[in-house]
Amino acid sequence: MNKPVVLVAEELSEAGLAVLGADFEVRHTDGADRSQLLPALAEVDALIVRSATQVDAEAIAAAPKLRVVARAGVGLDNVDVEAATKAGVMVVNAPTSNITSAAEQTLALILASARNTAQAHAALKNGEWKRSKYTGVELDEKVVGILGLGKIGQLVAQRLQPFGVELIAYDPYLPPARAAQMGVKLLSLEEVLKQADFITVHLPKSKETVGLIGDRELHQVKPSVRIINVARGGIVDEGALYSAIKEGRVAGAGLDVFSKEPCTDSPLFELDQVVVTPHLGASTHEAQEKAGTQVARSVKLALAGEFVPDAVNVQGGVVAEDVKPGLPLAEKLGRVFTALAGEVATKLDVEVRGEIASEDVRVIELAALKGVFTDVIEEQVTYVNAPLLAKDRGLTVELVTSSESPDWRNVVTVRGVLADGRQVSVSGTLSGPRQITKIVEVNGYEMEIEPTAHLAFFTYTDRPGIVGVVGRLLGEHGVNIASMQVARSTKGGNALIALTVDSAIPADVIDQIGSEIGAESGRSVDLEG
Ligand SMILES: NC(=O)c1ccc[n+]([C@@H]2O[C@H](COP(=O)([O-])OP(=O)(O)OC[C@H]3O[C@@H](n4cnc5c(N)ncnc54)[C@H](O)[C@@H]3O)[C@@H](O)[C@H]2O)c1
Ligand SMILES: O=C(O)[C@H](O)COP(=O)(O)O
Repeated sequence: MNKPVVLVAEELSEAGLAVLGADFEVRHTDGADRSQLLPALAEVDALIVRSATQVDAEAIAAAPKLRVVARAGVGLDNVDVEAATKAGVMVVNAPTSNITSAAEQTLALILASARNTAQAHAALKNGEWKRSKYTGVELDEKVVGILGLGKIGQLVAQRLQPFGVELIAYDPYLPPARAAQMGVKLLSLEEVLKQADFITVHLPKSKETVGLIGDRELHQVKPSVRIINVARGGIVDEGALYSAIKEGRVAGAGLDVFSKEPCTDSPLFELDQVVVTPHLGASTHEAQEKAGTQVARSVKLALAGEFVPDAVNVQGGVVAEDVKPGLPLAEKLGRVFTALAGEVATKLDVEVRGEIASEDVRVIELAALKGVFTDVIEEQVTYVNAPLLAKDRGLTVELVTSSESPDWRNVVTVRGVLADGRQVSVSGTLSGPRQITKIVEVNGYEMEIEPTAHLAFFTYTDRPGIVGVVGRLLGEHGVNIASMQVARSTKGGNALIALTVDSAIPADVIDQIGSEIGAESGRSVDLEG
């Protein structure tokens, strides 16, 4: 059996490679070189990148087997997440791996900009002993404006406090009370521009943020302001920044990122007031070890078909330990539901009852939805594209939760209405310390079925001899019955036979049984597939 192929398109730490271990065929390419990247994607199951590889729709289309794109870092502006989602490809990142390093690089550039460290260093190394030229400013009692008070912005705020600064910020998505807890005053962008002696950018690159600090904004700032960008190039318009510094409207800048990277010849580099570094915010051993190991673990989970907490295009949040066993159960129930229904429902309820319902169980709904489509959709169905498949088929899905449950067992139910109004339902339980799973209800009939590899269900009108026909025909075709349960609504009324068998039942045998017992429906489900 060939090992899954993992393509590493940018530098990944040894620790990250070690986590991948021998389970995969690890290949390497230069993600920044399209002529190398695109052909290298042909057989790839997982792609690991950083910020230099453009994982756009073209790259995703060049990777027909791709199941996960793993970004060994924070920013995802180089990944077309929408295109990946449409293709059923999970996108994961390492959201906290390098935030400390980025915050520290921010402090480094703030201080280097304030004290002209880099410029004085270069002059002295060039034999020039110049002091007054490199007179700088203190941070003490200065106002620092933070654009984007998220993970890194907050770490920067914490680290700046001992310098005796006043902290203000612009972040319309953060509650003022939260900012106040950190000793930061949330203001409008205009107010921050007007008041700040230092402006530091910690925003994601988005349609909203590109050019956020442009010519108009750089006419509103103090001429003594120093602008630091360790987030993404382009958020501060580089042409506008150049003009503002040339015209004395901005005192200086510290830049770690650029609108086009790699960047070796920007006009900004001519200016003595500008200190620059080549996107080093995450370039520490510690950050790269964390980023590498975190994404490698995510790749392993994703390729094992498991839910991945750091997935950015999968609903469901972080999965609590006691919820995890509900995922394979819900997926099996979804597959059994579709087998019983014989079509995709128009409306689906996924109900979770019991103690686990007090946790975030959205991912159980997702697992059930994945199961609903698994046996009826050609393409690979994943946690990523299952919601899109539902939307495309007009299937409305609702998650219903209740901590109440008979006999305190955790029960998952997949219940749906079909186009002709028929109702179909199947429930399963997680019970005992090992959370054993059982199917306990099918279309309202109480059952006790091990969700083993091969199941079959027949609905028919209750009358003598049916069990014998089913047993005879399966026996004639060498299919051994592991368990058989019969249930009926009333004597002579609707009835259900549920079977677990040791091997898959051929479709023609299902049809033969259905015709001999005059079944209303006969379906088999092979859960191993
Ligand atoms: N230079 C580097 O090596 C390096 C390292 C890590 C991260 N980064 C960059 O830093 C960015 C921020 O990282 P983070 O982990 O702090 O992200 P985050 O998501 O935790 O924080 C981003 C903050 O920006 C705010 N925000 C989003 N859009 C906004 C807008 N239009 N106006 C104002 N505020 C807005 C959000 O509310 C959030 O609080 C990343 O997206 C990445 O691009 C760079
Ligand atoms: O968004 C990030 O994580 C940083 O910009 C780091 O990017 P890198 O992994 O290319 O250093």
